[in-house]
This record gives sequence, structure tokens and C-alpha cells, in this order.
Amino acid sequence: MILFENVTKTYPRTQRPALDDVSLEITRGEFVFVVGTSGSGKSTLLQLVMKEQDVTAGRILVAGRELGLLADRKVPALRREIGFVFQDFRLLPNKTVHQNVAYALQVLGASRARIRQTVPETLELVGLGGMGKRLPHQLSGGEQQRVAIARAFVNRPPILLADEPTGNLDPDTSLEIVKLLERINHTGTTVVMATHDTATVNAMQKRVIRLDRGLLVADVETGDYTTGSIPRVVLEPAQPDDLPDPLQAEALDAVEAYEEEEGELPPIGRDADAPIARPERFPLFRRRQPERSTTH
Ligand SMILES: Nc1ncnc2c1ncn2[C@@H]1O[C@H](COP(=O)(O)OP(=O)(O)OP(=O)(O)O)[C@@H](O)[C@H]1O
Repeated sequence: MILFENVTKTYPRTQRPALDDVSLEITRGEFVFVVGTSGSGKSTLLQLVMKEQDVTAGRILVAGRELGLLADRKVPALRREIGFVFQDFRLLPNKTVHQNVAYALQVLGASRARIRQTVPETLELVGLGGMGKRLPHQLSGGEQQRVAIARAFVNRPPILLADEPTGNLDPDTSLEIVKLLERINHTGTTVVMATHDTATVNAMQKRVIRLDRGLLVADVETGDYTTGSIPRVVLEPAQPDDLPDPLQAEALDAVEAYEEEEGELPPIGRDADAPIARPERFPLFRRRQPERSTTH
């Protein structure tokens, strides 16, 4: 669902990369914490998935699209597959809860009937049933974040990214919000949450990817914030027969996207001596099963 291959991101006029040779794979339906101190590269990682930033080196696949080959006009379609939740909620202050959530569907051209049905259902799901008429300032911080999550999830995106969604909330409310993200994850949506909220991460015992000054320093299947002695995710070439179905679908989508941009892939064997137009695109890589880590 999300694949980073040796991704480096260096912002203009900076010395050190914000992300440094990061490789990782997040498969469909996973719930993943991305942790690390301030400035470790968490937001950069999420922004790259949204294609709000472009890589300096390496490549990224998201929902079958290779982002480096994605034309600008296709970026909105990518973003429709991704819900995003921010630390500071970013609700429209003079719109009701219902209107804030409905807006996300209106911009996608949803019918009024669909909006009338889906918005209350989603508000119910996030625990705000009956609060549709309130304005954001009439809600607590936790409730406002629930509205933001409803807005991000109302069109049922396959991926939900959350950047420090509990950063403005007290510990109990934070846990409730993460439990809500877990509930959304159980509907099949892949959830990636960047945070430095140690207590919440420890309480959930999910997969934890830890960044330190742009380097991926740990990736554990279930663990605490500080768990992990695994130095770096290692990607190894996947055999075609070995690929799970979603990855095969991603590979096919990637070929389709490539062909739309660049024209048909040359048949095997033809122009064997010609320069390869698209080196290193295949094979796809997959995450090697990490060894169990030790807790320190
Ligand atoms: N637009 C930008 N231009 C230049 N440097 C940037 C930009 N955005 C981030 N950086 C730098 O990249 C590094 C990683 O920043 P990033 O925001 O990804 O970290 P973070 O882990 O999300 O931090 P925080 O928890 O404080 O949000 C930092 O050194 C930061 O100063």
C-alpha cells in the first residue's frame, strides 16, 4: 500500500537530509506509528506520501502509483485516496460539525442524498451522533479532533495519515482518539500516525517505525515507543509468484501509470542494446520479516 525504497529528502538550502535512505513497506490494513523526536522527519515522511513534497532520491509507491511518475493532474486523485488529520484540527470555525464533514464530500461532487446519509453515519462512528448542529467552538479539543477524523474518513479512503493528532490533547483524550483511529483501521483503512506521544504508543502495542535525525532506526511489529534493536528495514527483491495479490495489483497499476505517461513498455527482447529508459523500476521490493526485537 505504501512502499519507500531508499528514500532521501533534502530540503533546499539545508545540509542534512530530513529523511536519509529510508526503506519501508506498509501493507494494506496495517496500523503504524511513526515516532521520533522533533525534527526527526515524521512530517516529511507523511508529506511525501501525499506528494506534498518530492523525493530527492529513491522512489515511493502509494496505492499502486509510483509518485515520481505521477503527473500533476493525477495528484488530486491520489489525495482522494488519503485522509489526513492534523494536530490543530483545522476545522472551518463558522461552519457546523455537519457542514465541516459534508464539505469533504461536496468537493468530491457527492450527491445531496449521499451526503445526507453518510455524514450522520460517520459522525455516529466517531462518537459525535447528534452533535451535527454545533459549531467547533462549542466542542472540546477531543471532540474537535473527532470532527476532523470524520472529515478525513467520510469518503472511506483506503489510507488515513495523522500528523501528531493528539499533540493538543490531554493523555486520556489522546488515548480515546487513538482508539478511534484503531476502530477506523478495523474497517480496513491503513492508518499511519506520526507522534511523539510515548504513553499512547506504549498503550497500543502496534507496529512502530522510529526515525532519528532522518534515519530509520527501528521497525518493530508490535512494541513500545523505545522498543527495538533492529537497525534498519531491509528490502529484498520479491519473486513475482511470491507477491501477495495487492502488490501484484500495485505492480500492474504502476505499469499502467507508466505507460500512460511514457508510452508502451518495450516488449522483452526488442532493442536489447538500446539504453533502458526506466532503470530499476522493477522488481518490486518487499519488507523482509523483521526478527523479533528485544525490549529495553
Ligand atoms: N519546508 C522545509 N524546508 C526546510 N527544512 C525543512 C522543511 N520542513 C522540514 N524541514 C526540516 O527537516 C527536518 C525534519 O522535519 P520534520 O518536520 O519532518 O520533522 P518531525 O519529526 O515531523 O518534527 P516535529 O515533530 O517537530 O513536527 C527538520 O530538520 C526540519 O527543520
